[in-house]
Amino acid sequence: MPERFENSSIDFMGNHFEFIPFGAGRRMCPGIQFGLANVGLPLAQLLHHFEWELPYGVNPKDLDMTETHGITTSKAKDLYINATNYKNYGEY
Ligand code: HEM
Repeated sequence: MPERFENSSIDFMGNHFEFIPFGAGRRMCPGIQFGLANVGLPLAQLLHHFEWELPYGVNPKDLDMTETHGITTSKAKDLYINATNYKNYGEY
C-alpha cells in the first residue's frame, strides 16, 4: 500500500524508522543514489514503452495481494499482466 505515504512527511533517508529501505545510521546504504536511479529509470522506461493490462477476464477486485515475509516482502501469488508495446497502438 505505497499510498499510505502520500501527504506524509516520512522519508526513506533513515530518519523515520517505520520506513528504512536503505537502513539507517552509520551503516546505512552508501549506494542509495545509485540504487534509486536504478529503480526509477527502468520503471519509467517500462511504463513509457508498454501498455499494461490484466489478462482478459481478470477483474482487478479478484487480485490476491497477500504478501509473504522474508528479507524483502513480496507477493505470495504471482502477478500475471500483459505488456503491449505502444507501437501496436500506432502512437509512435
Ligand atoms: C534499491 C537499491 C538498494 C537498496 C534497497 C539497498 C539497501 C541497503 C540496506 C537496507 C543496507 C543495510 C543498511 C544498514 O545496515 O543499516 C545496505 C547496505 C549497503 N549497501 Fe545498499 N541498497 C541498494 C543499492 C545499493 C547499491 C547500488 C550499492 C553499491 C553500488 C549498495 C551498497 C551497499 C553497501 C556497500 C552496504 C553496506 C554498508 C555498511 O555496512 O556500512 N547498495 N543497502
